[in-house]
Amino acid sequence: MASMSALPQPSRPSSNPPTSSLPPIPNPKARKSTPAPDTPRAASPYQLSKLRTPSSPKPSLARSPLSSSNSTSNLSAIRSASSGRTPGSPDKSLRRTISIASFPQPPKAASRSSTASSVSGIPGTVTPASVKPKRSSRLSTGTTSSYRSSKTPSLLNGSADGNSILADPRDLANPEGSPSHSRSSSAQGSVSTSATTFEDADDATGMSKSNTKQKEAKGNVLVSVRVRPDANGGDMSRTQGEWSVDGRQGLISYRGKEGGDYYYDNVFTSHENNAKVYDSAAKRLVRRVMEGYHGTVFAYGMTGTGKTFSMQGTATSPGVIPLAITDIFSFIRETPHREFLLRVSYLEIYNEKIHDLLSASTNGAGAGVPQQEEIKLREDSKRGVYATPLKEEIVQSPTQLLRVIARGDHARRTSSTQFNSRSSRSHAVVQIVVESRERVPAGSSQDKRSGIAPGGVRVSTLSLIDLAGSERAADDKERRTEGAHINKSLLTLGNIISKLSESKDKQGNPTDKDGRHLPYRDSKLTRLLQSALSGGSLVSILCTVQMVSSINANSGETLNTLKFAARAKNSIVSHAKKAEETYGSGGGDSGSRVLLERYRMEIQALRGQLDTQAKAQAEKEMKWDEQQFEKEAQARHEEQVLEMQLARTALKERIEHLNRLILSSKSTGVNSHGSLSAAFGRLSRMSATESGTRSLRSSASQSTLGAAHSSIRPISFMSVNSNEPSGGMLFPNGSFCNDEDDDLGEFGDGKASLQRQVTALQADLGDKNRYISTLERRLLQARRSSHSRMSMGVKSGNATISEHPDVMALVREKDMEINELRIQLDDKDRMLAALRSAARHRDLAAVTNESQSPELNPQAEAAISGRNSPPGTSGTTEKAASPEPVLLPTRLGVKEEDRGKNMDEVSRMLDEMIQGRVGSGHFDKSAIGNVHTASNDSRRVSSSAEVAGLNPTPLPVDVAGSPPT
Ligand SMILES: Nc1ncnc2c1ncn2[C@@H]1O[C@H](COP(=O)(O)OP(=O)(O)OP(=O)(O)O)[C@@H](O)[C@H]1O
Repeated sequence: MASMSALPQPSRPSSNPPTSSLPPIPNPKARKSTPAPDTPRAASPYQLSKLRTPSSPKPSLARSPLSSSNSTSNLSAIRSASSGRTPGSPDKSLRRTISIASFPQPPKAASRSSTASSVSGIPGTVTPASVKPKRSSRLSTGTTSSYRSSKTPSLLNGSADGNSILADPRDLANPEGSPSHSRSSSAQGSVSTSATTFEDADDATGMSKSNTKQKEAKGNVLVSVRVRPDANGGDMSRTQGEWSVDGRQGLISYRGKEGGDYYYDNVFTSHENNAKVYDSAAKRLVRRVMEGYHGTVFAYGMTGTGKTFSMQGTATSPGVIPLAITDIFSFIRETPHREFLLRVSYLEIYNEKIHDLLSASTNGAGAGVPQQEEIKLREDSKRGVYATPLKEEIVQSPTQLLRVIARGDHARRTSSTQFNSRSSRSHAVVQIVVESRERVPAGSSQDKRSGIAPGGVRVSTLSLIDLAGSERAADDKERRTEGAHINKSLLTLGNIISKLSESKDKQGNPTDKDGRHLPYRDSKLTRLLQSALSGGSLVSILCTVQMVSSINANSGETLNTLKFAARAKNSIVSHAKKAEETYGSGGGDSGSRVLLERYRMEIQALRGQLDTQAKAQAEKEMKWDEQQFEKEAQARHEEQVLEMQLARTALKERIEHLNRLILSSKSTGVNSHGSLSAAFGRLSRMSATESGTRSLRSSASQSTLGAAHSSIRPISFMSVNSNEPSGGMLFPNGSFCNDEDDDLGEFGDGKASLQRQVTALQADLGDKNRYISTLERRLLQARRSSHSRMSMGVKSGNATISEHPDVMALVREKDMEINELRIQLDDKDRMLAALRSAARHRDLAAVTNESQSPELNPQAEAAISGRNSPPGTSGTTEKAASPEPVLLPTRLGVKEEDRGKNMDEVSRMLDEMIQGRVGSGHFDKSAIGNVHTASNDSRRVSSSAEVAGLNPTPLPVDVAGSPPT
């Protein structure tokens, strides 16, 4: 059996369809070959058939559809074809130079032509007078003749029961059986085809109802016999020795030993070309497959009789496979309401082993060497028997599909045998899986994004099988081994077919006469064909024979083939049903087989993944934003807390400092001259007048200030009413004494006044400490609430941004409060410094007076002694008894003026401090008695700066502004 060398071999496998014509294939013979037998080639009928017969018309380029092609490869192919080609036996070199593009493509426009007109021109079947047709034949309309056997109804010839398989409405709509798109045949057999071509005599004429029951009984197997041209180019449609062929009646008669008449659905004479064979034997089946039925076409016959020629054809006369491919895609184009997915696999059974021809690697010599991995056969309730693992390629165009098949064919094993120089040594199975589903209608309300159609996916399979030829024992050992396997599998096939009609078990399954099930497992071939043979699919069997004279020993083989065909026709009862639509979600292999559905689910899954990723990304970005915001807030908080801590530390140090001051004041005592009272009187006055200007302070701050004011207020009130300093008395140490202070009881008492003020300051400091703690707590609360608000904001989307200003405002408010506190602290510091300074001046003055002339100043002495004496004792009594101011001794007159100045200066400084003139600076320690402001010092330093000019021994100030302990 010749290989599919007619199909061009792609230079390199490609899954993408070519956009232009392919270059000619240099040598398609690069296959695994076995040594040619010594038999002279001329002895082969194949070789003989290469001779051009006088009647064979020369290829006409002008009339050939190929001539309209711009493809240079086509032209070269035609040139090659025109050089000594025998139509009946195409030249191998011609096959090599034909590109895939030269295969017929579906017509783009409707072109009615006289389909298979060449067939009609074939001389009519000569029926020997002695042989009577056993049935009435019907001629189809037009020039396309096709005979059907009323005894062998079939869906494929349109004669099957309409209940089991519905006829295509288009067929019914076109009873002429000659649609607008039809195949045209040229003289040399090049054709164009279209899926709309129908040459169904039964559709055209309508089957007689009397045949319906027979159709039901016989099912859907279509059996055709093709007679190969004589090796000498003789006309085999006529009587040839003991043989006679009647193509019109589908009759082959043999008048030799075991002779008889054999009727078939189709009998193709040697003049009928591949297009005719395809149209009559396979076209309808292919359409049925596209509609959802499983279909199997296989060629059976002795080696060299034209199985491969019929299945694969040549470049100028494409066979069943390329024509089926063309029709498949035409059907897809003509069925826009459905979407299709095609995938193809190609295997061979060689020496009872299955090989994947599409997975075959190519060795350096270019010969295809199938992979050694053995393919196993498995069975599935829905899918039937199938080979696995098998490579399936998804194809999107006829050219791509042809390329894939050509690639597999390249890897198929062929050898030269006695009868065929390129005999196929294996059974080759091309499987095209067709998936289809309803397309989503435009404007449909369903999910356009996923494209989910309401219906499920329909899966059907078209199996195109080129069997290896049966042969007699060969001389070569390898050929003998191959032949043994081939013959065994074909024998098993024959046995099964012959047993199919014999008996059935209770379930109706065919059994042999002993009740055993049919031996499908006896060979890989029958196992693979099990579904088809047992009626699971539509079947079309093409048997090829060669009529020879009785002298030729092949008569027996031809007879065997005819008997096989006849048995098959009578035995195989198909009950093929349209494949159910699958939804893919169902488990199991059948579900996973539905690629369309699987892809849809994959697309959905991928979309889901994309959505998830997008969400995750968005969340990530939001988290990142949140983290950034939190970081910023954290940084701000840390800053604030740090400032708070610093402020608190400073305050604590102040408190400690004040405490020490109070202790020292207590230990040293306070004089009764009221100098500090006067100073505080001034301070209080200023505070009272200034209070209105401190509007910037917060209410909380005001409250604490209020406490300070209230503690100071009595003093200031008294001071205002005392009209000092006119009524006051200056002490030699620069302090002054107001008489009215003494008159006013304990308020007039310097010690008591000082103690009150210190107590008030302490209370104020305590308040401020508490207030700072409160502020800290509030800050912490604000921080927590801002965090929670932020997290809530993350959940609620844009709310975060809108709430953010509140937090910022709160933080700003707290900042302001802290600043206010600092200002207050500064004020207190200054006041304390002034107090301390005044106290020291007073003490100093007292000590000086005591050391110089205590006797000259009895009042002073009394004052000093009174300071240490309990209230109501002599000091107070004496002072109260002395209405006039105490006159200082003359020798002290010079210093009195200075002391007065000092006191004035103290008062002035206190006033300035209170008025805030030194609010932003600090006192220069070096300028004793003068106040300088340092513009660039920090507030903290200034707040802790000592009133150095008022302090004879100023305390050093550290960076943090805290005085040394
Ligand atoms: N109908 C036909 N018209 C013209 N040539 C034919 C026809 N049938 C077969 N041939 C030629 O006969 C030769 C053998 O044909 P083919 O290889 O198809 O036989 P086969 O049955 O496949 O043999 P095998 O089983 O050994 O592979 C080929 O050269 C082919 O071109």
